[in-house]
Amino acid sequence: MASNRLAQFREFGKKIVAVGRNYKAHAEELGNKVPEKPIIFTKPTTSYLSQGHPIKFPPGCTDLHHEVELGIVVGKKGYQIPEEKAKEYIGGYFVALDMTARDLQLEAKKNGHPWTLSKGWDTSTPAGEFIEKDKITNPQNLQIWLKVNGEMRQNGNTADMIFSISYLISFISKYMTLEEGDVILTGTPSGVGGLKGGDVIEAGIGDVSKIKFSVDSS
Ligand SMILES: CC(=O)CC(=O)C(=O)O
Ligand SMILES: [Mg+2]
Repeated sequence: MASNRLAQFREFGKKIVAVGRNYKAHAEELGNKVPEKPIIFTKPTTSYLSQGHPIKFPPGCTDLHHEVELGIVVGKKGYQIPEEKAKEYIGGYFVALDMTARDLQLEAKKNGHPWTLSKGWDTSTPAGEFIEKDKITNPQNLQIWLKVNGEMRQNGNTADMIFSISYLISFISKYMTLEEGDVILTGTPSGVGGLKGGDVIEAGIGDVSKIKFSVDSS
């Protein structure tokens, strides 16, 4: 993938595939069981937000949560990719927020309904710049952190993922073709929490890439 601009993966991106509860401490902090196989959901590409634009509360939400995640950008098309070949399909990385309307999600969970609206409204996937694959030697040993108004809220390491990036690529592609520009959000570490209008979120992967977004106060 030649360009390092966010626009590149938005343009090519066919889908955003996200993983839930991929860190034990996060599953436990919300009182959920640690999964035995990956929990997969999708988000629309209209949910992408680039820096300089505010995150909006979706209608009916009063409990908006931050979730910082390592995003994988798929570099080439593949179906039923063996785990040992999965790394060849990584095109690059980015810092992502899987913004979640926790109250809407809890209501959906209670009723056995999908999470789509609680995870997929416009502005629910703030994303940083594309990071070339070669800039990261070991994606399974990266600090992943998030601050709100300067206070550290999430501070994890991708070494603590329950399902590795290679396993996830192989697992997801058993069911659906992955295409160049698709992205995989690999789940959030513990420390998720509520936000209010005017809050400023900073997040990053070690010192490799950093993002900054504000929450709409109108
Ligand atoms: C409970 C969740 O919202 C799951 C999720 O998105 C995660 O990253 O974990
Ligand atoms: Mg998430």
